[in-house]
Amino acid sequence: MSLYHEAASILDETRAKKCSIKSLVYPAKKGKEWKSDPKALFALSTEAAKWSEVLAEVVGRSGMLGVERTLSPTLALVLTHDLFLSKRGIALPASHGLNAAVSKHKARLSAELTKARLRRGCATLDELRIKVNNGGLVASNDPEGQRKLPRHPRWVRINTLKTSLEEQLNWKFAEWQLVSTLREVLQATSSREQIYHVDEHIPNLIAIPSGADITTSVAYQTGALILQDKASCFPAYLLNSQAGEGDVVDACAAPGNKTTHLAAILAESREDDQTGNALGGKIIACEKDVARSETLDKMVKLAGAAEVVMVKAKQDFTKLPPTARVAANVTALLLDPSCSGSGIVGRDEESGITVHLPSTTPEIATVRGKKRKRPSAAAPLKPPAAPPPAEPTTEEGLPPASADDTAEKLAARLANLAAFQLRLLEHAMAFPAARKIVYSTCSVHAEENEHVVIAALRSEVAREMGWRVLRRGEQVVGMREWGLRGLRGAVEEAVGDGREGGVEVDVEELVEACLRCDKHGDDGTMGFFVVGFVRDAGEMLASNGNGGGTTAPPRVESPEDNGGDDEEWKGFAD
Ligand SMILES: C[S@@+](CC[C@H](N)C(=O)[O-])C[C@H]1O[C@@H](n2cnc3c(N)ncnc32)[C@H](O)[C@@H]1O
Repeated sequence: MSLYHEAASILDETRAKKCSIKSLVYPAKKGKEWKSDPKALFALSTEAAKWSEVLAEVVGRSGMLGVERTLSPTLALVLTHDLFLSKRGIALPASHGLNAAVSKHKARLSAELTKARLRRGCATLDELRIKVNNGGLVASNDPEGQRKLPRHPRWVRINTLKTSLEEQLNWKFAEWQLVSTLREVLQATSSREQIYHVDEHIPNLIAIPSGADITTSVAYQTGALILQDKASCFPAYLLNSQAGEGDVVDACAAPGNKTTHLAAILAESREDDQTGNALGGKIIACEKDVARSETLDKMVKLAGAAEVVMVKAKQDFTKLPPTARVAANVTALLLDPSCSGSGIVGRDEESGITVHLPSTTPEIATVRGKKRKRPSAAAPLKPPAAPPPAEPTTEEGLPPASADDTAEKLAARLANLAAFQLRLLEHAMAFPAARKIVYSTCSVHAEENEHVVIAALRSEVAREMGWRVLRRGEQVVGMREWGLRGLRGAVEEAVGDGREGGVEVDVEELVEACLRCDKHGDDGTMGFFVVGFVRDAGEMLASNGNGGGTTAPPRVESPEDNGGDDEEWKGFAD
C-alpha cells in the first residue's frame, strides 16, 4: 500500500515545491526514509507524472473521484496508471480497499481511456505510449498543441568503415521509404512505420522514427550501424582530418562514438586520395577511466577501427606530454571532455514534468474548446489545495541540473567544470605540431562553452602558439551551413569591454565560429556545443620555440567523470 500512498505524496510535493521527483525520492541530504523500494517509487512517480495529462482527463471524466472519497486526485492517478499501463496491474490484492475502489470503475475508466487515446489521434495504446514518451502530448482541448511533434528521432550513423550508405539503403532499409523532411520522421506515430530521412548536414547519417528499433538487426550488432545523435557527429565532421595530415588525438574518447566517426572520416579520405601512396595518420584515443577504457577498446574493435586507432587505456590526457615521442606527429586534437550533461535529452527532464490533476467532478465533451461540468449526483470533494503545476524554471527556459541545485550550487559546479575543461583545452593547445582542435560539450551552459572558448583564447599558451577560432567560412560545408551559432549575449558578457591579456576578441567572428544544437528545438538533436580552433603553419610566437614549455595552468582534477553524453556502453548508441 505504501507504494501508492508514497508515490501520490511525491506527486503532491513536486507540484507544491516545484522540485523534481528525483530530488524527492533520492534527496541529497538524508531526509525522509521511504518504505517502498526507491527504484519502484521513482519509476511509478515519473511514469504517472508523464501520463498525468491523459490520466487526469480519464479519471476526471469517469466521475470516480466524486464517489470514492478515500482517493485523493494523485492517489487516483497512480492507481489508474498501474491499472491500465503497468504489466502487472495494481500491485495490491484485489480485496484491498484501494484496488477495489479503482477497479470498481474499470469499465468507465477504460472507455474514457479509449476516448482520450482517439482524441489524440492514436489507433492503439502503443501509439499513445510513443507519444507520451516523446513528450508530444498536450491538452486535448488545445488545437495547436494537438499538432505538437515529438522532438527526437533516432539518429543512425552508417559506419563507412564497414559498409556504405548506399549498401545499407539497399539492404537493411530496402523496404523503408525515403522521406524528404525530418518532420515526416517526427510525425511517425507508429514504431512500425518504416521511413527514413537522409540528413542534409552530416554525411552518412539518417533519421528514423523514435520508436523504431534497429538494435536487433545484424547491421547494428556487427557495428555497421551506430546509434549516434546528430549533434554528437558534429565534432569529428568539423575536425575533418584527412589522411596525410598527421596523427589525431581524441583526448577524452570513451565510449568511442566520436573516435570511430573520426576513423571513418580518415579512412574515407584515404580512399579519395588519388596518389596511391599509403598515407599515414593514426588516432590516439586517450581515456582516463579504467572501465570506460575497456568499453572504448571493445567499441573500436567492433566498429572495425582498430587498425587506425591506438587506444591509450587509463591515460589521463593532461599527463600525456605534448612533447612526448608519440605526440610528435599530432596535428589535430578532438576534445570532448566530461561536462554537466545538461544538453542530454531525458536527463533531469523530469524536473520539468507538469503533473496534471483530475478534476473531482466529471467533465463532458468540450464545446468550442471550453469544458462544461457535468452535474454530479455526488457532492464534489473539496478541490485540491495544491498550487498550480510546476513549470520548468531557470534562465533560458532550461531545467536546473537538479532540483537540489540552488543557483549558487549550480554556479559553483559549472565553475569547477569550466576550470577542468579549460585546463584540458590549454593542454591540447600546447601540442607543438597541432594545427587544429575541436572542442565540444553536451552542455547548454555558456560557462562550459563560449566562456571556456574565450578564456582559452586569452590563455598564455594560445597567445604563444597563435591559436584562433576556425571561422565559419573556413568550416566544412555542412557545419558552415548549420544555422544555430554561438550565444551572442554569452560572448559579449565574457568578452567584457575590452582586451584582456592583450587579446582582442572579435565578438561577431566568435559567435559565428561557434555551433550550438538546441535540445528543445526542431532539429531533433540533443543540446550541444562545438567550436574549432586553428593556428596557421609556422605560427609560433613562443619565445621558447617548442610550444610545449608553456607555463602550466593550475592543476584542476576532473570534477565528475559523468561521461557526458555517453555514460554507459550498451552497444552502439549514444
Ligand atoms: C563526454 S565523454 C566522451 C564521449 C566520447 N567522446 C564519445 O563520443 O563517445 C568524456 C570522457 O572523458 C573521460 N575523461 C575525463 N577526464 C579525462 C582526462 N583527464 N583524460 C582522459 N579522459 C578523461 C571520461 O572518463 C569520459 O569517458
